[in-house]
Amino acid sequence: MYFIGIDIGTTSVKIIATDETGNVIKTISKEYPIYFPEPLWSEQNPEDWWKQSKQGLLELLEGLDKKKVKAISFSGQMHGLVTLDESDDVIRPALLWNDQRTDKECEYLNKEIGQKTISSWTGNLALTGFTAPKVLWLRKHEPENFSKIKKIMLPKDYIAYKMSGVFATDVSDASGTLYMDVKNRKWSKDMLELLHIAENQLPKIYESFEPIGNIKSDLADELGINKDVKIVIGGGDQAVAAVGGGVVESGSCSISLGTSGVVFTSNENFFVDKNNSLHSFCHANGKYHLMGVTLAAASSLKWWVEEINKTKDFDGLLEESEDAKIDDSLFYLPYLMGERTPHNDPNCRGLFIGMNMTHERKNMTRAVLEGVAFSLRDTFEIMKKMSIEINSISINGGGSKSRLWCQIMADVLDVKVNKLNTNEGPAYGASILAAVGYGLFDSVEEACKKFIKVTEGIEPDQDNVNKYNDKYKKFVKIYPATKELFKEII
Ligand SMILES: Nc1ncnc2c1ncn2[C@@H]1O[C@H](COP(=O)(O)OP(=O)(O)O)[C@@H](O)[C@H]1O
Ligand SMILES: O=C(CO)[C@@H](O)[C@H](O)COP(=O)(O)O
Repeated sequence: MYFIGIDIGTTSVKIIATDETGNVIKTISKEYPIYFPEPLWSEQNPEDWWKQSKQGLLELLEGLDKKKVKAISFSGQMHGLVTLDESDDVIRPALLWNDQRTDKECEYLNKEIGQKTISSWTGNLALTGFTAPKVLWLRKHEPENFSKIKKIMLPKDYIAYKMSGVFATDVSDASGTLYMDVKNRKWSKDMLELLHIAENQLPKIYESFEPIGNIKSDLADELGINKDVKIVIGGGDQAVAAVGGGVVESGSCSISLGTSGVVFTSNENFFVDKNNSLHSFCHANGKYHLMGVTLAAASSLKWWVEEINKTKDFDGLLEESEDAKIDDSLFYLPYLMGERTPHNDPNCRGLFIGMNMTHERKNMTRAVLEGVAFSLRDTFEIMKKMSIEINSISINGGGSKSRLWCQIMADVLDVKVNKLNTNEGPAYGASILAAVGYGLFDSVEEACKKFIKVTEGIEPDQDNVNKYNDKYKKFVKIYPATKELFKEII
């Protein structure tokens, strides 16, 4: 039996086939472009996701016994606004999770409607990345496009729709729209009214492990797979990556080093802290979770390697930086796209600070890795204050291919970091959800026990932990010292 997981990431679609024991049979990755039409805007074409997903599926299935495919499920970058017209055509490029154009809309929601009200309706506050402020932006700035909308969906839901013809979403991804009542796992009527959208413009909400139907018959023929292959809805990439990392028991924790960086912890029950400092969302296992997000994690490294150093040689630059010592005078702040947790500030920007004549490229590369780790520590500290006890974490995402970065994470957070049998947490998690939806397991927890294997546990180095504790104390002073300046210079 084969189970396929498709992850609609920000840089690429990753597709995995696993067998019924969790062994990865084959993986395929296919990139697509991202557009920044204005400095704070971030868009992609949903058609590109679909074109590359379909091509990726064809390549994945080449040489495999296609008749063994039983179910397909999804993971996707969250919050993106995908709009379809009455002919099911995409109206405009999707506004992505790291698009920061909705500052004013968030101010309206948090200040005029009020944080208390928004939080009581949805469990969260308005953040620029979330979907509801994007809907408001579209209504105000592109009324013609807004009036054409027949369906509003999230990135992975578009692919599930293309493959099944069923207009569906799941609780974990829908949590990030800010028009869902997270606690009660249903759309928020108050938010829909405020946004001027009707429930029939939105998909039906399923649990992430539920099948929504079978693959479309003509697509099954094109791919050469059986027509009774089940389409299981899947979830938002962070919840699904957590499933792929076995983070399904209460209090367990994972870190994602994808385009964004995330610290994620699983909860039995719905919980919001009094400041709404973390995202409070539904998990893909039927429960809940909390997470904090730094917007430019592995994308900081990508920017440093590809845009600044004009190379694709990630491994070369990372290897060189292994030589660089921990230097408590050189810092990088990863706010290339503004920042979510803990600052919720679309106006801050990336910084290198503290350079002197002795610094070389290797020191700057190391500073980038450390800066992202410190930014994730910001969320970790919030979790500690909430008395969430974290003894080990599993790590996923493209950045976790770097052993050095994993060690820096262990040292900065002073916690054991577990590497798993795959770096492709979200796609792997999606294949687990496919197996659960197919009926191979009774629960996501049972599937995780069977599928997930820890391949390496990276212990923190106490000497480095002490150095990083001191360095972090300086790191947290830099944002407040530069915050006001950014309002003037950008
Ligand atoms: N060899 C490598 N070592 C560390 N990081 C890498 C390496 N190759 C690519 N990356 C990082 O992986 C990131 C992509 O990770 P991925 O989890 O696929 O992101 P997404 O799901 O957001 O598309 C890139 O931004 C890049 O910085
Ligand atoms: O906005 C969030 C989560 O709230 C991001 O995590 C996106 O879901 C994109 O994820 P990656 O492409 O970095 O995996």
